[in-house]
Amino acid sequence: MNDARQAALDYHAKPIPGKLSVELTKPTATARDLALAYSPGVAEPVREIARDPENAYRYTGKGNLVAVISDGSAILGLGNLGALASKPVMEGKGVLFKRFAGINSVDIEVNSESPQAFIDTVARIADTWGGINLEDIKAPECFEIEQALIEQCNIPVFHDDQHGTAIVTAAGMLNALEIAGKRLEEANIVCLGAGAAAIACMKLLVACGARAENLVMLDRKGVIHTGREDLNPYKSMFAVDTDKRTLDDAIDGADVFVGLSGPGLMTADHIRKMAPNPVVFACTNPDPEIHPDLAREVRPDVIMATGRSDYPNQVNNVLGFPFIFRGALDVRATRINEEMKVAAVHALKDLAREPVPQVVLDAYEMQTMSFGPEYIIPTPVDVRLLERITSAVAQAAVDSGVARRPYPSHYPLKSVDDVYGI
Ligand SMILES: O=C([O-])CC(=O)C(=O)O
Ligand SMILES: [Mg+2]
Repeated sequence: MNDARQAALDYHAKPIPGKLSVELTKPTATARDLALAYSPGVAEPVREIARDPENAYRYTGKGNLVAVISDGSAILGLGNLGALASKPVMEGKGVLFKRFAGINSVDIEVNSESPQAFIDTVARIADTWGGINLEDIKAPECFEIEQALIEQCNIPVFHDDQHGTAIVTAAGMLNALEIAGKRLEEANIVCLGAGAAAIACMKLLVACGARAENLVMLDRKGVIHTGREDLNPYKSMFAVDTDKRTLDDAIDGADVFVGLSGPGLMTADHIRKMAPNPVVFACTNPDPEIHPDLAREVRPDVIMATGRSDYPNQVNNVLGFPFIFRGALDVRATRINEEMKVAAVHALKDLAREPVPQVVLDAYEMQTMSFGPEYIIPTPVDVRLLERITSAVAQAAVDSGVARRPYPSHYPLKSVDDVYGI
């Protein structure tokens, strides 16, 4: 077994299996403590919540608790490996929620035989959480699942692989194109992949100014064009009238490649055919469409991003979901709407242009990092993400009328220790 693989397995196995644990927030030392925490004291908050469900925010952890829920049908770029196998990823999302945004989470892996069964399961347990993060659910089922749950639940329901990825991609893309001296409105874009993340990313890029007619999307069968009769409605939105059929055809002269598909699907020949200063976001996890070392070797002028932590320009939804939920929870938003997503895009994009703090340089063992081809987007360890994105999202929720609480008086958040405002 190679070293990286063994190291990853050891990390998960030792000294305690898994990556998350539960901690107590109150003393439980004495008989009196226990009488308050459990019988008979616990009956009091029970009665209060039965009287008014809003009291759950006051007397339980609901307001800072997100369920990370998957059916395991599209785990990273690995495919449908089942509910249980998705657990390391869902625990991992919990780690990121806590580490970067001070949010408690529990992972729930659902063995569901149909989208409806999944919807019913989640809808039945929704009330007890502050928000629901849907994760690694395959397309097209994920679209129907998310929509149904948004309608049925009064708390934010957010399919991270769609919107988290789209927000981070859009922020990184706007910066990358500016560095490349190009405009989104004029860029020829090739999107390899037509799953949840790909469709959401392209929708958001179009909303940010990309032209649908300049955009070619490919699924496993090739270019999505108007002559195809095997397209679901989500793919059909991106069908173009073209003679191009393969990635080789589509990539010729393209300014931008976004990969949300599978490992190694972009070759040296593909990237060689792209326009000058190409922007390549090879975002499939864990292994990108093209290795960054190969991409740079073939195209020294490339602006390259991947989803990985071990290369520059990590375009990964970790830059989005912890902070978006933080902002949404803190104003008790009923949903995460377009205004909140766009606010997150701008906060993230703008932060990349500011000087990088020393702690970030230290964490990445770098002498310098500054806005440019090797730094198009902030790194996940940058504590300013917590301040900027949460503030922007909370403000957008208030302004767009989905907040049930005013803009938090304890904002801006300077660290995860501040999240309770006490
Ligand atoms: O887990 C990650 O690194 C990003 C993600 O959501 C995915 O690839 O499905
Ligand atoms: Mg995912």
